[in-house]
Amino acid sequence: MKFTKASPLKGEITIPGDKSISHRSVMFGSIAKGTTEISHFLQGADCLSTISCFKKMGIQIENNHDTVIVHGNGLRGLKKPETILDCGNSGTTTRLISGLLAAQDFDVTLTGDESIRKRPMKRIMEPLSFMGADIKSVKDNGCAPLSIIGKKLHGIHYTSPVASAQIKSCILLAGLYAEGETKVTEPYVSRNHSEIMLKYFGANVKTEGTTACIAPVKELYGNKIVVPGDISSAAYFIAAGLMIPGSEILIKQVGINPTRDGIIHVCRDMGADITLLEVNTDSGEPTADILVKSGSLHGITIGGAIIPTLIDELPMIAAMACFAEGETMIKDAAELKVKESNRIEVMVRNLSAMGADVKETEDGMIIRGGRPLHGAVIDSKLDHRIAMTFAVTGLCAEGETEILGAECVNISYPGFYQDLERLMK
Ligand SMILES: O=C(O)C1=C[C@@H](OP(=O)(O)O)[C@@H](O)[C@H](O)C1
Ligand SMILES: C=C(OP(=O)(O)O)C(=O)O
Repeated sequence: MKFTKASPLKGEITIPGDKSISHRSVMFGSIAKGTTEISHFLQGADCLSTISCFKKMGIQIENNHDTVIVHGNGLRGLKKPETILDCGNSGTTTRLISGLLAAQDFDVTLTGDESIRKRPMKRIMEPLSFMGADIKSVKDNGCAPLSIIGKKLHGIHYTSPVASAQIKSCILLAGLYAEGETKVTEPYVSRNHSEIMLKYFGANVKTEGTTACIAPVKELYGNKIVVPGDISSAAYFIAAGLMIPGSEILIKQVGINPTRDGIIHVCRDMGADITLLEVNTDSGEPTADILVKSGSLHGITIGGAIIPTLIDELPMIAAMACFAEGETMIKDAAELKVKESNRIEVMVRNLSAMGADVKETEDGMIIRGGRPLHGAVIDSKLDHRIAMTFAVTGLCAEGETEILGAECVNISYPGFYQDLERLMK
């Protein structure tokens, strides 16, 4: 797919549902009693992988596109799947489901695509083993395929070396079935969608600072869920609105949970004109319409506690920094190396190919903004965040940018290119 310099982007856009919340609504709905009706469900390939795994474990799920209805079977209602569970490209599916499976009364093997089979799983295997789980990497390389034999688990207090909602959620889900209390402490607070939704379904979950705590209950109870727009997907339109001169975009009903809203803080610190309208805090997951107007930006340092709140947006933020005056430093972001691709290496290589002044560091990158970018051939490495980042960057560069593997945006944002094109008219 090819991109050239765009005229101002104008108009309104509604972003597809949040990926993290969509996954959890199917998972928790499946182990709850009763029906969970999910509206604005993300029909991305990752969330469809989650649906397919739970269908294989005997859960009846009706997918009517915008609405998904999960007929939960209760905490002990999952059945042994007849085949291997395929988590596709989804780290969230693989890691969260492992926590659940560790405590069932059957054994199972799960795997995923080439990218998933390279992503680190020791980070969940270790704490689950401390709880009494039997979980092994089939090839003994710390990656999927994973073989899990369900066991009786006991609670632990785990101190995680990384702030990761996937690690935290995996342990909390195992803790839902374990004897006693299970606690996870992280260096910084990661996204808290599991805690919010589990509590909403009747789980005994508490949080204090960077510690989340769960104690077993008899059952969870399904409930209605309205999934907010995904701020990680909105990020591409926030950036396009800021980077393309003369643009003004209203992004409707985006989730602005404080554990996810780092991009708004960073853009404002860079001098961006961003207004939150129609802020709604009625449910546990607050939403707002985000109004973005183009303008000049300046470089900043991004690191520490804000990193987990914008981890998936960092590729787009790095590209945006090329259009800001002065230096932007991204640090404490080594987690970027273990996503769908090594996002530090892939960003530095591709931004450099477009003429940017960018240097890789051990835990991030340093970008000196202000150099005009030119088009280039971009290998997305089949990483959806990389493809979307360079589609937007291509709209701000001289000449033509070609994205290889552009169709991978289907993982988290089917219809992304059509939505972008609509705002260009
Ligand atoms: O829990 C989740 O839904 C997610 C957590 C994050 O991963 P980590 O927990 O590995 O940081 C994020 O990058 C991913 O896109 C979704
Ligand atoms: C890292 C991501 O997802 P996951 O870990 O679920 O594959 C992402 O969507 O950017």
